[in-house]
This record gives sequence, C-alpha cells and structure tokens, in this order.
Amino acid sequence: MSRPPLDFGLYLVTDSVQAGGWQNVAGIVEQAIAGGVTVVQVRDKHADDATFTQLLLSVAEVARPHGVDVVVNDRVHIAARFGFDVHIGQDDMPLHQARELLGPSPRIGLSVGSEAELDAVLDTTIRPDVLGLGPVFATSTKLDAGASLGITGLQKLARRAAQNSLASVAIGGITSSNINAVRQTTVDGVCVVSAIMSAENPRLAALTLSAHPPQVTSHTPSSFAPSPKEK
Ligand SMILES: Cc1ncc(COP(=O)(O)OP(=O)(O)O)c(N)n1
Ligand SMILES: Cc1nc(C(=O)O)sc1CCOP(=O)(O)O
Ligand SMILES: [Mg+2]
Repeated sequence: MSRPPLDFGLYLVTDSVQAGGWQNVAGIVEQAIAGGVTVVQVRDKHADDATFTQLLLSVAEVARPHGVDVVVNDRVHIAARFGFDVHIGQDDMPLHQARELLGPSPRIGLSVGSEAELDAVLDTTIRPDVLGLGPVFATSTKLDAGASLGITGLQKLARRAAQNSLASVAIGGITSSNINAVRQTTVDGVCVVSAIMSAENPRLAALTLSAHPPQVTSHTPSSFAPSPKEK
C-alpha cells in the first residue's frame, strides 16, 4: 500500500505534564504549527483512554486545518477507531498486529535504538512507514530511553534506513544547540518534546528549530503573525 510521503521536517511529540495539563496541549500545538511544526504526535502516558481521546481530538482540530499530520502514540485501538497514524515502540503492540488493526491506510512509525533492532525491521516483510531513531542524546523526558546513539550512531542507522527506502526521524535530547548536527545526518526529520512543550514561547521555539520556517506574508492570518515584540 503506498501512503503519500509526509514532511517530517519538524515533528512535535506532545507531553501533557510539560504543558501544565492536557487542556493546554492544543494551544501549544497551534502556536508550534505557526512556528513551523509539520507533524504532531499525541503522547500522554498517564491519561485514561477517554481523556486521551479528548486530547487527541482537540489537537486534530487545530492541526488538520493546516495540513499537519496527527499521530497517536502507543494506543493503536484509538488510532484505528478514528483513522489516525500511529507510533509504536519495541515494547508496544507488534507491527504486524498494528497493521492488521489499522488496515492499509494509516502510517505506522516504529522506534529503533540499535543496529540489531534495525536488522530485525529489515528482516520482516511488513515494513513501518518511518523509523524513530533514538535517543540521540540524553533526555529527561523519557526516563526509560536506552543508551544515547550520539551523532555517529544516528548517522549509521539513518544511512542504512535510507539505503533501504525507509524514512527516519531523530529523537531524544534535541535542542536548538545541537539540532544543526542532527540535520546534517541522513534523517528525514527531527522530533522534539521539551524543546517546544516546555518553551516559554512555543512559536518562537519552533521557528528556531524549523528547517523551513514559515514565511509571514500579507495573507498570514493575524493569529499566526509574530507579535510586535518578536519582529
Ligand atoms: C517519532 C518517535 N520515535 C520514538 C518514540 C518512542 O516510542 P517508544 O519507544 O514506544 O516510547 P514511548 O514514546 O511510547 O514512551 C516516539 N514516541 N516517537
Ligand atoms: C518520546 C521519546 N522517545 C525517545 C526514544 O529514544 O525513542 S526519546 C523521547 C523523549 C524525547 O524528549 P526530549 O525531546 O524532551 O528529549
Ligand atoms: Mg510506545
């Protein structure tokens, strides 16, 4: 099944705790999209399914009008119910089972943190649509993240992914201070959580991290234009 390629350029993964509560997440996402975020994954490790669904739909409401893809973290059954894309890790539902539940259209992202995990992906006939490669650097957002890959480890995985026609994104400890080195690897995009979710100004944070910051024109809606202080 061919799914249209996505612009993974600046991929935001949400965190309701860093947002100060799940009700604040959609507002932060809206600002981050104005700053250049191209994909949003809704991740909340604490919410029950009903609350997660409310959160997901609130994010979709602000993302979809801008053509920004919305991805569900972990909860394949919720993604399947509403037809969203999904991201799963090595300890989540197996890829073949997720594909069976989702049907052919939604994209599936899969975490890969080592050469052995990439070997396993390349050995199977059912392929994910994108790999989440990480953690690149140490992170306090995900306490059970594995050993850091560093730029060299990331580049080895990203190169092999590309050689096998697999899209990849980098994740873990990425900030405005190290993002240039990450963008010099073969990854198709860069994921951040705290660099945007914990920022005082999520729009400015996204602008700083974006590979292609949005151009402000006379047609830019006023809610997306910079405030006089930022000009
Ligand atoms: C794009 C992307 N890459 C990796 C992850 C991590 O997924 P996982 O290993 O399942 O860990 P949790 O996010 O579920 O804690 C991700 N979420 N997104
Ligand atoms: C959700 C997640 N997955 C990771 C992985 O390595 O698979 S690291 C991570 C958290 C990244 O948060 P921050 O941008 O704040 O460091
Ligand atoms: Mg997971």
